[in-house]
Amino acid sequence: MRYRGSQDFKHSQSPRVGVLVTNLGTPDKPEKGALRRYLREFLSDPRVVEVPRLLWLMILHGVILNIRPARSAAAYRTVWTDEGSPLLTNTRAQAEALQTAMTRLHGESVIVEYAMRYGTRSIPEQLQSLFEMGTRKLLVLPLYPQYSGPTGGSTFDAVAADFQRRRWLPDLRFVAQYHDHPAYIQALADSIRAHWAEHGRAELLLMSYHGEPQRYLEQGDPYHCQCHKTSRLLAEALELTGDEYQTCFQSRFGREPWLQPYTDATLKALPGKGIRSVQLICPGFSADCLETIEEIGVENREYFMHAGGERYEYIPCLNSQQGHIEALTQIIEEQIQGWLPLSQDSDATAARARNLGAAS
Ligand SMILES: C=CC1=C(C)c2cc3[nH]c(cc4nc(cc5[nH]c(cc1n2)c(C)c5CCC(=O)O)C(CCC(=O)O)=C4C)c(C)c3C=C
Ligand SMILES: [Fe+2]
Ligand SMILES: [Fe+2]
Repeated sequence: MRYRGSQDFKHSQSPRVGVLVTNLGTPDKPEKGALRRYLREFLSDPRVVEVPRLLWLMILHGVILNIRPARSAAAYRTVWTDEGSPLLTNTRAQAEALQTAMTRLHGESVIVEYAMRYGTRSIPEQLQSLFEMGTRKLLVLPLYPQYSGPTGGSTFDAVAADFQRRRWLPDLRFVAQYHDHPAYIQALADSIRAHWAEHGRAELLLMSYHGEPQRYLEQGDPYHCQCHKTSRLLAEALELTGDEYQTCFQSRFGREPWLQPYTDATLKALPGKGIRSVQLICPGFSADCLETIEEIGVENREYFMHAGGERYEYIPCLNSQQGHIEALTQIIEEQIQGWLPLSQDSDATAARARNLGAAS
């Protein structure tokens, strides 16, 4: 084991609370080579694909990395903007808005950075930067409302792997999930109500979440249950009856069964059941990305319209909307409250505590 030495914390910096918000990661360019690098790192993570290692590496390198990069690159090109991949630009905007909120509340005491689990802007790189800016107390907030092994679990692994190389660890808090946090549910409900105020209501509100293999649920992953709880709480906040909303799962990858019902199959079947107008929201994605903009915004719209649907509206992710930033600020505040105000010099505090003890 090689531990890093004195560059862990800058002793000269005044101590701060560091907040690291993270998301999945995205390719650097919508091109085959960049997709290959990104998918190789992502799909090699044993938290993401739980298949015996040797077998999986053969499939990954023999088949998937030869076929998927070109196909995925073409899909990414349809959502790419002048600033880059939407997942990256949306996450950056969230981090900037959160920094503004933290500065308003705590001055210079709290710094916010953002990192990606895979690809550019890695977790170790941003942790290093937070430590160099004086972080002694660290809050990690993966921007996945529902916990799953492939997302929150994998993010924790990356933080832990970085810590294994450090001598001096900060105090650490990790938000594994906020799927039922009242402020998050309210932000989602407000966004839907705002959409209704402008466009009116459809017959059905479809809540679509990223899927994962059914097997993970059977082995104890709480993701499926947390998605359903988010849906139920959101429906309650909107006063929807059971037939006015439905939960479904998108973005299936590979051949084994994933969480069901599948979003695409659901949309193909709805017109046949007499439902011709739907609104979709993705309460498991904090930021719009390929999987929402292209898969929900374009691909699934076509399935629904071809099956006889008449009206299809995608309600965007909360991204850096004010209500979302307020909800995330509240989640952060609940975690860091006991850490503030920070003492400028913890040795001095300890000495003061000793003196107080001696005086009494
Ligand atoms: C291979 C298995 C996959 C699992 C398990 C998985 C879980 C999972 N993913 C998200 C969130 C996102 N996934 C995104 C893209 C994406 N996901 C997979 C595969 C699995 N995801 C692939 C192969 C891809 C790449 C895109 C493609 O080639 O089609 C994204 C978007 C990234 C972007 O750059 O826009 C997000 C976000 C969650 C929440 C989740 C857990 C249940
Ligand atoms: Fe995914
Ligand atoms: Fe997809």
